[in-house]
Parts: sequence; structure tokens; C-alpha cells
Amino acid sequence: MLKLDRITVAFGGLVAVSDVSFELAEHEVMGLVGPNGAGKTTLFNAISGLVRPTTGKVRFFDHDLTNLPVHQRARIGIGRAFQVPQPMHELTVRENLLVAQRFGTGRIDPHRIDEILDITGLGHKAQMDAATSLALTEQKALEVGKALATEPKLLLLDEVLAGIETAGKRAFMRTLDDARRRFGVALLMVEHDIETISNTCPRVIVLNFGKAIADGSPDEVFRNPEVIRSYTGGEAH
Ligand SMILES: Nc1ncnc2c1ncn2[C@@H]1O[C@H](COP(=O)(O)OP(=O)(O)OP(=O)(O)O)[C@@H](O)[C@H]1O
Repeated sequence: MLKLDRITVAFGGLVAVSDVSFELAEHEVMGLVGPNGAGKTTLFNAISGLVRPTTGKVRFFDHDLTNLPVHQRARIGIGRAFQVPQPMHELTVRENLLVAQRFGTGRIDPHRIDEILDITGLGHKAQMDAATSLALTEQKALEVGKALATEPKLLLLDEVLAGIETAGKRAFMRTLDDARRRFGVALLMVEHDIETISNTCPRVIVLNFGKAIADGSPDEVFRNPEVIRSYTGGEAH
């Protein structure tokens, strides 16, 4: 479904992502991890269209995404939830979902909005103001709900669990798993919490200094000496 072919992103002389290639299948769940500054967010930006790769290609089904703007990527099925929730002010929770759906699909499907409210546990807050009446976990659930409203085939989750305590994280991951099954969406998630990644993602890619240094099951990658060195501050090579 998603194919990254030798993606490099340089900001002037700084190479944030270096020659990264991988494929992600439909319905797959994959974690993207690595120390601070490893290039995870930049790689997400290259997939969702917020930065343009310096070299390399991003393909999604039979589309070449390289020159496609963000809204067209949303239309072909790439959704993204951000670390800092960005509810639209002065709109209710339901209206936030409707606007996202319209943006991502060009139409309104109230039935899907009801399903999303149900899965995210936000049904009882549907008519409340999204910017002022939600607790942190609910804001994050709405952020995921907005991404689901765009009807993605691939959902990019950028540290959506940051700031949630352990029990809340588990509940949130169950919500994501429900959503994945109900809507048939693949998940690619950046997450710092290695326990969550290990429990959630059958496959993990590790970035360090912009390079993909490991790709495999959580057991494999977190035992890999190069990965351990990358987290303990040793040199990658
Ligand atoms: N717009 C930009 N201009 C210049 N440098 C940038 C830009 N965006 C990111 N960088 C640099 O690229 C490198 C990779 O950053 P990135 O945010 O992708 O890493 P990350 O793995 O997501 O880090 P974190 O876990 O801290 O969020 C860093 O050195 C960062 O300072």
C-alpha cells in the first residue's frame, strides 16, 4: 500500500532523513521509533506532504505522492493525528468531525460520524464545545476521530499517547485497535513508550541519525545491539 523508496530529507546541510526505504501493507500496524532528533517527525511529514523529500519517492497504492499537496493525500486515504490536539475553535465535537470528513472525503456521512463518536467514547460530548469542554485524553480521542473521519486507509499517529498515564494509554490503544478493525485502516505510529510499541506493533522500524537501522519484530529490534547503542547515546556506526 505505502512504499517509501530511498527517501532523503535535508534541511540545508542537515540530513534529517537519510535513504529510508520500506513498505507497509494494508491493515498493517507498524511502530516508528528512535531517539530524539532521529528523523521520525520529518519522515511523517514527507509521507503526509508537509515536507518534500530532497530525493526519493513516496508511493501510495498506484499514486506517486512526491508532488501531491496535503489535501490530495487526504483524499486518497492518508490521515494523520498530531501530538498536540488541534480542535477547531467554537465548533462542537461533532462539528469538528464533520469538517474533517468534508476535508478528507468531500462529502458528509453522518453514520460514520456516529460510529466514530461511539468508538472514541465521545458520544456524550458530541454537542459540546471541542476546544473548552474536553479533558486531555478526550482531546486526543477527538484528534484520532478527526483523522478517522477523513476515511483513511493509512493513519499516521504522531505521539498521540504523549502525556497520558499508563492505564489511559492501554484504553487508548484498545480504542485504536477497535478503529483499525472497524474501518480497515493501517497504523503507522511514532511513539516513545517502548512498552506500548512492543505490545501494539508486530513490526517496528528504528531510525537513528535519519537512517533506518532496524526493521523487524519488537523482540528483534529492541535486542539489536545497534538499537541499544542508539538509545544509550553510543555512536551508530
Ligand atoms: N524544518 C526544519 N528545519 C531545519 N531542521 C529541521 C526541521 N525539522 C526538523 N529538523 C531537524 O531534523 C532532525 C530530525 O528532527 P525530527 O523532528 O524529524 O526528529 P524526531 O525523531 O521526530 O525527534 P523527536 O523524537 O524529538 O520528536 C533534527 O535535527 C531537527 O532539528
